[in-house]
Amino acid sequence: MTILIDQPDFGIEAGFNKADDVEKEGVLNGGFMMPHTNSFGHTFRDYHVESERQQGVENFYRTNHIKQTYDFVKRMREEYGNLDKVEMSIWECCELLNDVVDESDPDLDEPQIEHLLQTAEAIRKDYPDEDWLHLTGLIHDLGKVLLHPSFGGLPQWAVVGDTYPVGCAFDKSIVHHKYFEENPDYHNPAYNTKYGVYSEGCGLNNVMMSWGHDDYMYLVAKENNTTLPSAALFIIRYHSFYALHRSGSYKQLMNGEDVENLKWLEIFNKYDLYSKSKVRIDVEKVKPYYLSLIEKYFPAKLRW
Ligand SMILES: O[C@H]1[C@H](O)[C@@H](O)[C@H](O)[C@@H](O)[C@H]1O
Ligand SMILES: [Fe+2]
Ligand SMILES: [Fe+2]
Repeated sequence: MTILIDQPDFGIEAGFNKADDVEKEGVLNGGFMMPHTNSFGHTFRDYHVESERQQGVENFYRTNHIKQTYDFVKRMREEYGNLDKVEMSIWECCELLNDVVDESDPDLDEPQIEHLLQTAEAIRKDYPDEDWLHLTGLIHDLGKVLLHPSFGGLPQWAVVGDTYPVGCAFDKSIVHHKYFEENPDYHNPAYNTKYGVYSEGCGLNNVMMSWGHDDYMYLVAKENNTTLPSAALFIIRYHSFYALHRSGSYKQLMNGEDVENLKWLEIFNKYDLYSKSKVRIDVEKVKPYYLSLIEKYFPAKLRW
């Protein structure tokens, strides 16, 4: 499915610096205020700032980069692809997520449901007619439920953080790249070249991504026959793939459909990242709207 869109010109990366458009709180983009700093007073996604929280984030990436191997991802896809762990609705999963903490995120320490609603509501304000994109905002991080004890309580390094392909060379643009040197695949000639086990233009659908909440939630949505458009599934599946959507690495693996879908992911990412704040959403107030979207695009109960 091809969706034609007008690409809004997003300030920060587009080198936007017109003095009268830059408010002291941030960069105004359409109706959406992109703040300069996160709620800890640092710039967003600064992985090198000195802080206690950052030390934890770096430790997280060290373990993640050492343990995410091609074989590991294959095993996880087999184990979780069966969707035989739990039966529950989308909203029940949103509520379960409140029990989990994401240790990889330098910008957020609010309960996860706040992040889901902040993302969805920020999109809703700027794209009132794209209800599928509001729902995508709400569900994009639900795969973090893999951390929950009822799913076997997977460790953080196997659930959260940025994602990247395995089976080919780890790109330098990946956060804390140096820790890949201790990953066995780094030294394996089958997996450490530009294309590795893939070929030019093979399509991201044929690429194995490091295992985590993106790929898992993509599987859950697809296997439970969601009627969301393919752009929504693409956003869910690759929203943590910053090496692609922020740095432009790995483009050689994309096909034509990926190129189209990437436009929506680039839009989505601004809301996912810059809506992280201390401003709480009134859950009870917006709940009926999101329940109606869930009913439109998903069955009442899903297999997880
Ligand atoms: O720490 C964050 C967090 O885990 C997000 O959910 C993920 O999508 C981002 O890529 C990652 O940087
Ligand atoms: Fe995420
Ligand atoms: Fe998110």
